[in-house]
Amino acid sequence: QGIKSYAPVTQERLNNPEPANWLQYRRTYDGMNYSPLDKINTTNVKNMVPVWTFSTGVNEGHQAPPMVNNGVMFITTPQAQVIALDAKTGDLLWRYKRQLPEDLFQLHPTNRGVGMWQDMLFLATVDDFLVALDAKTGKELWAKPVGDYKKGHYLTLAPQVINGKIIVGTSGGEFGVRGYIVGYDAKTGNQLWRTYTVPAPGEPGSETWKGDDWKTGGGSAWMTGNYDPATNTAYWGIGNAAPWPGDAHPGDNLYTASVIALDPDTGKIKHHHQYHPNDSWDWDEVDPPILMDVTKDGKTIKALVHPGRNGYLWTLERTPEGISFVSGIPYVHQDVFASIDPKTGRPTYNEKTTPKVGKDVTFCPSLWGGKDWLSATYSPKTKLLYIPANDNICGRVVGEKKPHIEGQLWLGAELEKLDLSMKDKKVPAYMGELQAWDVSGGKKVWSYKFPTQLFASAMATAGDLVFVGGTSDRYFRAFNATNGELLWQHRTNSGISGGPTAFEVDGTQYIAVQSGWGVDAQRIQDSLAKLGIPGVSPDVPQGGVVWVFAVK
Ligand SMILES: O=C(O)c1cc(C(=O)O)c2c(n1)C(=O)C(=O)c1cc(C(=O)O)[nH]c1-2
Ligand SMILES: [Ca+2]
Repeated sequence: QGIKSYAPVTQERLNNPEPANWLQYRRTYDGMNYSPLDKINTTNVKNMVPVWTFSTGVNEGHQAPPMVNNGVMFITTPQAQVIALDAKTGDLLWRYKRQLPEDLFQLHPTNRGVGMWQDMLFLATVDDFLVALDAKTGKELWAKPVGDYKKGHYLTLAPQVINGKIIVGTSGGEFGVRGYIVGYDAKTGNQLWRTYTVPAPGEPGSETWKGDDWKTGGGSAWMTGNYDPATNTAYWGIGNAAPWPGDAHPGDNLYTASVIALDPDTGKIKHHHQYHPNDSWDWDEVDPPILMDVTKDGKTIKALVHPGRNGYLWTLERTPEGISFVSGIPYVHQDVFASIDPKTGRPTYNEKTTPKVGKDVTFCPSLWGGKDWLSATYSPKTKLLYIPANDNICGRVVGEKKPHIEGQLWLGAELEKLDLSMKDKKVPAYMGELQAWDVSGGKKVWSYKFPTQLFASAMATAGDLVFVGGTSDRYFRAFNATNGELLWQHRTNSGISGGPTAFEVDGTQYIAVQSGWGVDAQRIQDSLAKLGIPGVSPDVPQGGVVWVFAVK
């Protein structure tokens, strides 16, 4: 066992990946989650069949995209496992499984993938270690503690790799951590820098916090950032403020619910844009914006495009000098923002839909947002952005004041009273919606609606297809990217919430995805089932399986 010939992952290959490969979480640094492969296309996708499957032996949410480097596939699973497979045959090459501490409580038992550099792989673990593996053998090279799981710090993201630096961000917004992003040296595992996402007194932005709130303010950073090599700038999304009700942490609370521009060499925050100040809804804006071109007043601008958890589709302009607001438009029903400042994009709020300590508040979209951490995808060919959205689902938060105890859940909300409800209190025409947007025109071009939730990353390909799972009926689907027609579907073992990938080996194109339902997809399912909506069952079978498809 082991891999005899392995193609080292260089910076050149990360900047310009071969079409056949999928070397990063969203394939390219711009975050488009797009594959230039087109052998599988709108004409022949109807003949797509499974060619192999692989059972991971683990339950819970399998959210990692199957990543492929010259015929070698790497997947990660919950419980800090990495599996290397022959991408063509499904043969097991090696398996790494970390021994997790017995007292580890996992609020989000998942992992979103590896980072690749030279002949090494990097895994960020739920017990809060960054682990380096030999890509050829799966042997552990080093393991470094990032924070302390006993204090509510944990890692679920795929590490970001830039010029031999491995960058990870902490989870823990629901434990009242003070969020941070950390850069490591790939070879030695030495920490190079650590940047807190909540400023300490005296640091820029500290004026947006009162008293000691900054110490427990949240701002976790639990999704891989994107990167602009032209300016050597990493763009990371920042999570919710803690605890949830905004009156428990007065002020704008930088840099929660923001995008920050980071220098990956030093960790210095160059710029930021806050989508919504004083977050009160658990609207982590951790999914980083897609770096793409947008037309504005007849001119092409370098944009940052982000379908927010707050239900608005944000377009920002990125320049070496900063980030500026271009537009913000709701893509799902949103009853929280009363107005948006046309110059700055700063929203004002409706009091009635803003959670507060001691208040029982219902707001739309729910705390899981118009879109949670799932990746949208942009096709430079159709020039459309595809958003896996949820509409018509609202949520309830009953705010409560509790002392912060390190390492303990600290929502600022009564756990038993967290609920979902339907807009207008009736069974809606749809909940999940795959939306296609002309971002420059600010128009929704087509959408495909599902009777219940949609909770999965989407991938567009040059075959003019959009692939997405995400429904509790366990289907994996392909849509015509131009008009939204459903062209193909296949039932899998469990529900899919991870991202699909496309790759090629020996001239054959494949589509891969992990099926394995769990984490918040299951929590939403349980809440929806309680509402007694016909056809909605909490019973979605679990168990992870890698599926690989090709055209017959
Ligand atoms: O604030 C945080 O640190 C944090 C971390 C995570 C995570 O690491 O998965 C999630 C969330 N928040 C969260 O709010 C959320 O809705 C969520 C869903 C999921 C999931 O895996 O489906 N993770 C997380
Ligand atoms: Ca959160």
